Amino acid sequence: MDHAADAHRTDLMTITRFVLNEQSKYPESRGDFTILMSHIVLGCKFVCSAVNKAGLAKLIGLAGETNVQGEEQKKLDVLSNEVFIKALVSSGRTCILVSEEDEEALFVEHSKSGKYCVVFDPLDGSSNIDCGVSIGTIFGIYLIKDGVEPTIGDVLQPGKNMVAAGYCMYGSSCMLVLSTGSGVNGFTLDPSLGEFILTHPDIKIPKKGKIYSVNEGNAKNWDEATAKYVDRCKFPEDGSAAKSLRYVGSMVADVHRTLLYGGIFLYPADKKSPNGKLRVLYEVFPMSFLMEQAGGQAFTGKQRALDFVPSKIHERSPIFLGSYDDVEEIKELYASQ
Ligand SMILES: O=P(O)(O)OC[C@H]1O[C@](O)(COP(=O)(O)O)[C@@H](O)[C@@H]1O
Ligand SMILES: [Mg+2]
Ligand SMILES: [Mg+2]
Repeated sequence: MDHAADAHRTDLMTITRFVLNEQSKYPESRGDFTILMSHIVLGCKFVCSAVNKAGLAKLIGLAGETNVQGEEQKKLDVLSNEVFIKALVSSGRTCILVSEEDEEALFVEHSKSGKYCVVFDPLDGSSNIDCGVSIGTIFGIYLIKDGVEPTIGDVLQPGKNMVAAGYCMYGSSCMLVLSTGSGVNGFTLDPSLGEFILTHPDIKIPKKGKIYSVNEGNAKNWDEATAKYVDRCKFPEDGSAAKSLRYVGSMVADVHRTLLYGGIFLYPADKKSPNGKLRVLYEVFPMSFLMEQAGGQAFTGKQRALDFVPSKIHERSPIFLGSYDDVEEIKELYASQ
């Protein structure tokens, strides 16, 4: 790092400064959310560092491989889960944690308990780990009522009740995208500083996009509305240009591209999976929250995604999210079905 050339950068908007600025808008705030976020950020940096070394796992003894001493190492998704659980519990600001990796919700012991519930997918897109393709962490945050013992009902709430949501993408750069309910902001990790810097302020998704993103391998099992919509993407009835297909197979990467470039991401129901594949609490809700905050829409095939009320922590739902006009079109198809 050229310290002289970089000296002027000390006034950059780091994520810590950003969250502190947000906090200053609420004079009654005691900084609990800021502390919670700093622990989430630490977890993201830790997982980013492990992901960056994943290809070297065999040589240096990292996640999912047997190291040179012949010891079994933890898989990256198991490791990421432990990283976030430790970071969240040690923040002293959480009371319930729901992770994709754990069957049951974790109730934080009283001495370390706080008022936030965090639902998270510690490593999303895990099938892409071994080929070095973008993966991520997704999180959503609920707040319990003051002075009331937390119960599982505090997380079985519609996504619109989240106080914040975000994801961190471990891609060609490491990006953390966050909404606290007043817009969406993107921060890129500067590896030499070890800080997330605000690089994408106030992200707005284009009103209409040129890309659709779906696993077309499931097409034979789709319902009529999804099949018709995807057909229209390829052969638009109004004579406009066909949309391009992009599908990474990591929700974080597919949603990130959709957010920045516009278009639509679909994981519909099909005959084999009547509720789709993606999990409501820690995949569908956080991404739907971000989409709406960026000016887009998110729809389950039946209703606004953020109005859905989950009845169990690992519940699944079909999801269609992205640019306002593109989602509007599929809503119309479902309404006429
Ligand atoms: O392989 P498919 O069926 O297209 O599913 C892809 C979807 O599955 C997921 O990988 C599920 O996430 P996990 O890796 O956290 O289980 C999403 O990231 C992605 O959108
Ligand atoms: Mg996932
Ligand atoms: Mg996962």
